Amino acid sequence: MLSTEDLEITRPDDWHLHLRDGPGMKDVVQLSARQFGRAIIMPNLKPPIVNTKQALSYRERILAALPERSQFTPLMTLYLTDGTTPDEIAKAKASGAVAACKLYPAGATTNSENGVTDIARLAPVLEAMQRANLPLLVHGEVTDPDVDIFDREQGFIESRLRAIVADFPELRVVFEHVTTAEAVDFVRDGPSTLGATITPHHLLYNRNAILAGGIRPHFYCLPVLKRERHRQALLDAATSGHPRFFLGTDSAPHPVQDKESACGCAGAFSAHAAVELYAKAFEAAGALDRLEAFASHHGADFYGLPRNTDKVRLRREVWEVPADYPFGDHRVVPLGAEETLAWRLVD
Ligand SMILES: NC(=O)N[C@@H](CC(=O)O)C(=O)O
Ligand SMILES: [Zn+2]
Ligand SMILES: [Zn+2]
Repeated sequence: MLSTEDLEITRPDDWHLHLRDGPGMKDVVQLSARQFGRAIIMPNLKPPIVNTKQALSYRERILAALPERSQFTPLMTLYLTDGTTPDEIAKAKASGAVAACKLYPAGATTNSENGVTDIARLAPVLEAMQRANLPLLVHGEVTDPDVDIFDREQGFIESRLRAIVADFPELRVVFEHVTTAEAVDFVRDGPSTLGATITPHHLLYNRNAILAGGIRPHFYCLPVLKRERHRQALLDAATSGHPRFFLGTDSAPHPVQDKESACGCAGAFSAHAAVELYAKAFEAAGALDRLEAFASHHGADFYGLPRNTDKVRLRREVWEVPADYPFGDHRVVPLGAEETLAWRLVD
């Protein structure tokens, strides 16, 4: 029964997701598969997914880890390195299973050590991607140790991204997990080939969540949470109805002991309640009626894929997010652990 308090939307997709590999994958993929029709699967494994052969075998492992009868479709990506060739791009395209390639500036984030050291030298690869109509997904932060951690995204726009977008006018580019007002403006003012994903944590929290009243490592991710004015700009963009902003959770599970450490790693896990978390952000902005377009239409349209045809239902029901979830031999602490949510996905 559809109660008046229910919210039914076209099944959403997650355009930025980390599933990892090995025993933990089964635990996290089922949480995403409950909610999403498709997801762009990030390639930053150890070692990274750098060619089509690896992408196809990773895809098989994901499919094997899915619950029976799941319709969830993983859309695979390649991790660009200094050694990626135009030939590998052509192979990826021909496979039909690779939906995009990911640019990690070397050293910018978790498992990015094998990333690109000199973007200028990537030109032949970007040309091949443009020819093949394969989107470029970008972790947009500079890695220069002299640049303040809070300014690294803004620095990347001016020193790198503006030129990439200008030099490859037919290459679709997704500025992943945007975190600043400057990134929002850049995308909004940019061409139709430029899109952006926005995470639930950057919509719900500012940097106080990490640092005020004690250090909270589960809110530490990259790009790091910014000031409140940036959160407001992201919320405005997500709820504006602008078609080039879309859902990408960046759900990035790490074992609890790797986060609660003297050198804790970056990544926030949100697959346990992604749609509910976005609903919370949209409701707080008085824009629940805009959730469906952001979560279920804009990403598919940008990628040139059909929108999902089935629906998911959210019920107004207060529930408490568990303190942790199983993650292979470990536990993972979810975003908003032990806080309450007002919306719950109905199975
Ligand atoms: N976002 C993060 O803080 N971490 C991601 C990598 C990434 O998306 O940058 C991860 O793989 O853990
Ligand atoms: Zn990233
Ligand atoms: Zn990510």
